[in-house]
Amino acid sequence: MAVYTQVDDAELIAFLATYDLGDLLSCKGIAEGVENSNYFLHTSAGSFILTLYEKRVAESDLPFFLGLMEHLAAQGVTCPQPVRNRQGAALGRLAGRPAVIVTFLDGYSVHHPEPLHCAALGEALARLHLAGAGFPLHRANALSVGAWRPLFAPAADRAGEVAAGLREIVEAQLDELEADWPRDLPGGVIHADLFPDNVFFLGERISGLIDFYFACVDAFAYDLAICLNAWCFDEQHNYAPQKGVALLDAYQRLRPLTRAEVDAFPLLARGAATRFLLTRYVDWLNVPEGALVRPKDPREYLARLRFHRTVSDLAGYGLAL
Ligand SMILES: Nc1ncnc2c1ncn2[C@@H]1O[C@H](COP(=O)(O)OP(=O)(O)O)[C@@H](O)[C@H]1O
Ligand SMILES: N[C@@H](CCOP(=O)(O)O)C(=O)O
Repeated sequence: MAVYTQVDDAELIAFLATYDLGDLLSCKGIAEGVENSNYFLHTSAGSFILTLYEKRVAESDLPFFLGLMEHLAAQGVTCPQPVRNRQGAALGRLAGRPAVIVTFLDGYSVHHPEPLHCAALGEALARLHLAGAGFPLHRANALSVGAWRPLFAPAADRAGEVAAGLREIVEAQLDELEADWPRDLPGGVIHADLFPDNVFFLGERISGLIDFYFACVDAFAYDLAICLNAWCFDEQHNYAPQKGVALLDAYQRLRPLTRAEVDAFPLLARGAATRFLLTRYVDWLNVPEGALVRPKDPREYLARLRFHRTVSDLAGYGLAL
């Protein structure tokens, strides 16, 4: 459960009194997520999500995230909408943290995605990339290649506690990624964390996307590589080509990859695996005392990284070249 910051009842009632959301009926910590503190908020006006932003979210980035959710919704992408208080502000403070109330989305996340879910995701991701055009704010990717070594270096000595060979593979990978990372691929607004828990389905259709708190401006194909890592491996962390092909084909029906993106894809996939391996590794070693959180296993991404190191082109992911 991700609740790092506990909210005191009296403080919550006072916070809620600044909104037109009626009376508090219940507020429960949410048993999912790892980044922020989230609560299901039920008031006499309906259901909402209360988020208190934690360590990885810079307060100065919140206008980008909140504005992006409004921009995307205006372009037809279903995502949570920030609720404004009586002063017209979406961003407030609660329990000493920046806090926002957003609308509740119906739907459920799929824990074991099948190819049909990957295809739906590919289409939704391409729509998201196209819908981001015209969003006026900019946020660089704070967790791109330049951030990975500084993340790993202070914790490198403990890598052996998590997996044999982890330190060696990460260090070799960082050398390659830093030398070869492409800088001029087509880009725009990307989600950057579109894992299955951030995509809601109703039946076979996507009902909405959540958790835009890593969104930034970066290469579109990198976002696709993140999704391939998160959606297209089986329970044993083996690559599942039917899922990968379903994702990549559905994406390309709306936004075909350029030659440069195709060529860079295996490297981007290694980069995406490295990025999640590293944040999981650091979080695994540093669970805050008293926090209700289930840290995610970094070894799942070590297995993915090992697979990507065997791939040199899209044929390695099952696509006909
Ligand atoms: N707008 C929303 N509507 C419905 N459920 C939500 C919404 N936002 C978050 N949730 C629930 O809260 C969980 C954690 O949210 P998430 O944004 O992924 O947290 P974190 O940023 O901590 O990873 C989600 O898995 C989902 O169950
Ligand atoms: N998706 C990341 C962790 C970020 O958590 P989320 O709940 O915001 O998706 C991972 O799996 O490592």
